[in-house]
Amino acid sequence: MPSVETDAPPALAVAGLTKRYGERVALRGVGFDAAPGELVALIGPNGAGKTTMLSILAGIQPPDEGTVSRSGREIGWVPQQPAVYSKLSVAENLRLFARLEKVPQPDAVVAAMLAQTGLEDRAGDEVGRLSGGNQQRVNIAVGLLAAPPVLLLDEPSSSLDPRQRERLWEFIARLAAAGTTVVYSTHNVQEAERYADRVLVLADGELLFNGTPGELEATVGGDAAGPRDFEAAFVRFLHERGH
Ligand SMILES: Nc1ncnc2c1ncn2[C@@H]1O[C@H](COP(=O)(O)OP(=O)(O)OP(=O)(O)O)[C@@H](O)[C@H]1O
Repeated sequence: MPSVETDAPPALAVAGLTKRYGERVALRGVGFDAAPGELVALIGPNGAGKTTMLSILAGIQPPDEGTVSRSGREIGWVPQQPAVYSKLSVAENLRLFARLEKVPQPDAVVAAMLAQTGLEDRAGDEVGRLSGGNQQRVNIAVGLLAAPPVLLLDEPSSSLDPRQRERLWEFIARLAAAGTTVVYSTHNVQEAERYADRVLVLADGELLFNGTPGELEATVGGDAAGPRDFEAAFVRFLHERGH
């Protein structure tokens, strides 16, 4: 993993986020900072509050309490359910979203995005006919149109096969290495171990851990059977904290 400049001002500063849906508390005072170029994985059981948190960071819904501050103007958002039009081509989708987002010089930006996501030779293809991996690239390209300093992705790899997953993470790691802060949720904790500078563990709306994957493993230690793998450490961590 590339090292991250931790004394730079945060690209994203989140404090005291609380969200309720009626009686249900989905987030309980969650706070963390993310540095420029940092890759942050959000992991936790079903219903932990991951999507709720990402959608608040994206500005899709407001929190009941707490603040989200960011250094840049825009924030890129790649939701779990793609918002692209399956009957339009890749380039048509990108041009449409570029106009909607009032991106200056949309044609140049669309061309750059096609190159960056490796979709140049699929530009004229209907999105609905692309593979899951390529459709996910189109989603990400839409999220990146405004060149946001922070990109949020909700379970970006969940529908991809192992090879497409690998390509997706290589692409995201390159973005982060070039300075984009990336915050993503995943149920694949090995992926978080491999592709995160830092992991946030959410359970039942509470932030239980904020640190490196190695630090998470160290909090539960090994046992008589030898060192644990990261997934076992994660499960043990949740269990020790009553989840
Ligand atoms: N629109 C909503 N109305 C009512 N309750 C909601 C709403 N959205 C989420 N919740 C509840 O808030 C809690 C957090 O949900 P959220 O989808 O954020 O969790 P998650 O960690 O993303 O889950 P998963 O891993 O299953 O996707 C859950 O108890 C969920 O049922």
